This record gives sequence, structure tokens and C-alpha cells, in this order.
Amino acid sequence: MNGRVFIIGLGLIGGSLALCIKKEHPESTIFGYDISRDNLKLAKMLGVIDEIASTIEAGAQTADLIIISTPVKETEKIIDLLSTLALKQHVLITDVGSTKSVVTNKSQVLLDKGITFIGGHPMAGSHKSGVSASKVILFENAFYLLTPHESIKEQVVQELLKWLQGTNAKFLIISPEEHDLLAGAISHMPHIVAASLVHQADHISERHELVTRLAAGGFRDITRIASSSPSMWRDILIHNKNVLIQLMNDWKQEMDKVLSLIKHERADELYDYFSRAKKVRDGLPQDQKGAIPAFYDLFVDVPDYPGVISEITGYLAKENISITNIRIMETREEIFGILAISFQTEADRIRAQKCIASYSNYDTTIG
Ligand SMILES: NC(=O)C1=CN([C@@H]2O[C@H](COP(=O)(O)OP(=O)(O)OC[C@H]3O[C@@H](n4cnc5c(N)ncnc54)[C@H](O)[C@@H]3O)[C@@H](O)[C@H]2O)C=CC1
Ligand SMILES: O=C(O)C(=O)Cc1ccc(O)cc1
Repeated sequence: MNGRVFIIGLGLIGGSLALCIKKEHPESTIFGYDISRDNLKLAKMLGVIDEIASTIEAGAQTADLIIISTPVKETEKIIDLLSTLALKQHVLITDVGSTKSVVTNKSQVLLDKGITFIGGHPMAGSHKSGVSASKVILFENAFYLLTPHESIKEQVVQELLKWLQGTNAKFLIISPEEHDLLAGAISHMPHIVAASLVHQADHISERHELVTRLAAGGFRDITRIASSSPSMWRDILIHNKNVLIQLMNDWKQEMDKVLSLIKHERADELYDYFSRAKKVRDGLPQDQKGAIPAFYDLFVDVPDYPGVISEITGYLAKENISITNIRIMETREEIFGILAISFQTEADRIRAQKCIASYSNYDTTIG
């Protein structure tokens, strides 16, 4: 498509969408604005945008598509500002925020003026922030939820889908309320729980220094999302307050139930509790991206000697297999092998397994 795309907020998500749109529509012009001048210059330097807009006003007025990819509280203010500007008659405005009810309610100021706004949420990302973390494949196979108001014509939704085709995401239309309940359960709650587990371990470490070292394995993996941007998550939780109050109360009740089972040593019921959770968890789809991205991990059973990482990465480099993370596990408990390597795709993991088998005698297992 040939048009002017204006991205407000050039971080991980705004930058990644810019790359996806440019890949699919090379004839379009992508220009951006960010409150941080340094970020803006970096986005231009990295080739994520074609042009810099000096202000939101300057960028918005000539745009055919406007994507608001700022923290959700800022998105509200930007929608207010956009509603005061003289925009192109057929401009399409969307956002990428992790909450949808507050933002879509706010978008009424645009709809009242005949300006189209379609709420959006690409349900993929990372605990990393900033334009330098943007990737063209970030949304591949991920769900991308859209929450158009019922007054929005199908043809306009199709136009937005066309712009966003380069994400290779799976688009679903859903109501803002349903979105917030689902995102609350599978994304917002896990972030709260991950942060709380980190706090708990941190308190214990005041008395037992060893806890930090022992926390290197599974604990580190399940609390990875506690490394996400604190300001982003502060805003998400406040926006989704009503849903989260309900979900957290349910969670507290659930914890009380488990506490009581432990206290009274109800062995059979505890077994059932874990057994039912295992069954549900084992049944989750493995070949698609959820809100919290999966990593394709491969564990390599290697002797713990200096130089082992470069030996393995050397084999992978010979076959041009890129990795996203590599680490020595500090515990052998529950996993076979001590070198954990993460890949972007399942195909890379399979190639890596074959590659390591052909260059060495090290055993590998899939995590
Ligand atoms: N990080 C993730 O994994 C995901 C985040 N989201 C949502 O995407 C949005 C952006 O998140 P990220 O890209 O991760 O954050 P980020 O921190 O990487 O980028 C946000 C950018 O917005 C800029 N910004 C802040 N206020 C601004 C304003 N008033 N005007 C212009 N620019 C402003 C910041 O300087 C920053 O460059 C958030 O609403 C978040 O809820 C959605 C899906 C995944
Ligand atoms: O891996 C992580 O840190 C995530 O949880 C990614 C993420 C963050 C926010 C979203 O609205 C959707 C996905």
C-alpha cells in the first residue's frame, strides 16, 4: 500500500510494527515521533523509520494511518490530542496497548468527530523495551486482537488488516471487555505473580544469601517477565483495575485452598490439584505464540569446562543458526545437561540439535 504511516512511540512494539509495515509495503513512508529525542534519532539511524516528525501535530496531519504505541496512560492523552487536530478525512487510527476497555472508551472522542479508531493488541513482545529491541518477526504467528466499535465498517477493518499483514500475526476480533478479562488472566496476572515471587525470594535472601544462587534455574525462567518495564506494567494494572481486583481475589481464594490442603496434609487432594493443572498445561498449544512468548530451548549435556560455550556456538555458527540466548545452568536438577540455548523458532532448534549431534558426542534434550 502506498501511504503515510505515522508511528507515535518508537519502542519495542512501535519499532517492530514499523519494520513489518515497511517489509510488506515498501512504497509507504514511515515517519515517527517519540517523546525521547534520543530514541527518535536512534529509530532513524537504525532505519526503522524513514522520517522524523518534530511533533505529534506535524506528523498526524498528513498521515493515512496513525499507530499509537506508547504506554497506555499516554495513549489516552494522545487520543485526546488527536481529536483536536485537523486530520485527513479517511485517516485510520489504531493503538497497540495491553488493555482495551479504557482506550476504546476514550476513542469515543475520535468517533464523535467521524475519525476511525480501531483498538489493537499484538499479543507478543518481550521483557525488553526500546527501539533497539524491535524485530520484524516479533509478531509472527502471534495473536493480534482488534476491538473495533460496532459502527466501524468491515471494509475499514480490512484496510487496517492489509496495513498490518506483514506482522504475519493471527488476527481476531473481540470486545474490549472480553479482551481485558483474557489478557488479565493470561498476561497481567502472571506478571503480578512473577514480581511477587521475586520479592518473596528477595526477602528471604536478607537472611539466607544462598537463595539468590539457588534461584538461578527454574526460578529464573518462570520469573523472567518480572524484568519487564515497571512503568509499562504500572499503567497496565491501573487501566485493568476492575478485572484485576476480581482475578486477584479469586487467586487469593485459590491460594487459601492450597494452603489449607497443605496444612491438613490432604495428600490426595494436593495430588489432584497438581494433576489437573498438569493436564490443562500439557494440553496448551505448543506451536503457537501466546502473550508470553515461548522460547525454543535446547539443553546440551556438556562437561562444565571453560570454553564450552564457544565450542558449541562455533558449531552453530558454521551452519548459520542464530541463537537468542545461551546460559550455563547452575543446577543439574530436573534437566539433562547444563548448557541451555534458546532459539527463535522450532525449525532453528531442530537444526541446532542435528548440528550438535553431527559435530560432537554431546547429548541434547528439548526443554
Ligand atoms: N512490551 C511488550 O511486550 C508489549 C507491549 N505492548 C504495549 O505496547 C505499548 C508500548 O510498549 P513497548 O513498545 O514495549 O514500550 P517501550 O518502552 O519499548 O516503548 C514506548 C515508547 O513510547 C515513548 N513514549 C512514551 N510516552 C510518549 C508520548 N507521550 N509521546 C510519544 N512517545 C512516547 C517512549 O519514549 C518509548 O520509546 C504499551 O502500551 C504496551 O502496553 C503490547 C504488546 C506487547
Ligand atoms: O514476555 C513478556 O515479557 C511478555 O509478557 C510480553 C507481553 C507483554 C505485554 C503484552 O501486552 C503482551 C505480551
